[in-house]
Amino acid sequence: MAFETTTNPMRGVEAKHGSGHYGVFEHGAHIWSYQPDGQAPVLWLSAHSAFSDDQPIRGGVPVIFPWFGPGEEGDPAHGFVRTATWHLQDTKDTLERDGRLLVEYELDQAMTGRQDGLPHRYRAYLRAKFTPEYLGITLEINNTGENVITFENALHTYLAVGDVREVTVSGLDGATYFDKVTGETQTQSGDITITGETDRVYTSEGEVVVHDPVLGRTLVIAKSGSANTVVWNPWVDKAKAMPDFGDDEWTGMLCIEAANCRDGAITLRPGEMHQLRQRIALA
Ligand SMILES: O=P(O)(O)OC[C@H]1O[C@@H](O)[C@H](O)[C@@H](O)[C@@H]1O
Repeated sequence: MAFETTTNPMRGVEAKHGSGHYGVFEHGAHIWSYQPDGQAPVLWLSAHSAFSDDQPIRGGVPVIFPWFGPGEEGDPAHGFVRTATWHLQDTKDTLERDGRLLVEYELDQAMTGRQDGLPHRYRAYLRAKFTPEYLGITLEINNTGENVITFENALHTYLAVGDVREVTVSGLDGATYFDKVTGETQTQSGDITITGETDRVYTSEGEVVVHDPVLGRTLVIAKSGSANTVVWNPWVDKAKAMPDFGDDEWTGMLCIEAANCRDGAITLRPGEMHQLRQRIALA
């Protein structure tokens, strides 16, 4: 079966492959569904997410650029591209043959207008490669202007987990991290377990493995072009404080984000390009 262009709840590209499902919205070039054939959904999507042009989607893979968090300019949090309407550049559909679908979106300053937080020309390109074995995501930023630009970015991936309190995350042992909850810099010792609000920016370029005993699966999160891995779960109080996040939904998700933020911000001279990639695979 070929992919479809859909409009409900937002315009985008959607496909079924066996019992699997793939989906991207043009709003934010937002990958919101990756479910390989025969598997449970790999990406988490809040049942309380707004599907509105002026709000980000809660779940899936928000594209964060050109700043991470509040940024120097304040609003909007995590940059302006996750609520921008991207342009569908291309698709390559080999679903019938091998269960694969490639979807490419682009965005540039002509589409978003001159923004205070990034008053220079840029082109952003997002490629989602859906396969039965993995989801591959590439975010490419080109400096198409005449000024040096410095930015932060991230693929803010929300993973679906059986119960976050039972999950262990390996691959970050020995890495230093900035703990956004306490404001302290720490060094990770051993695997990560989630026992409270967790909001950490690790300095790490390596692969992370999420062991999920409740769903009985292991997810391998590989990446390149990324100096930081962000691990985020809001836990009880923060979940309650977010209108687009169900009070009890925090147990079913964990963000493992491929990022370049804080000291890891990227600087591009005119004509230069940066590629951030993340691959989420079932082990
Ligand atoms: O609510 P938002 O803007 O989508 O952000 C969610 C979270 O995103 C994480 O990446 C940040 O580290 C957290 O501090 C933040 O709370």
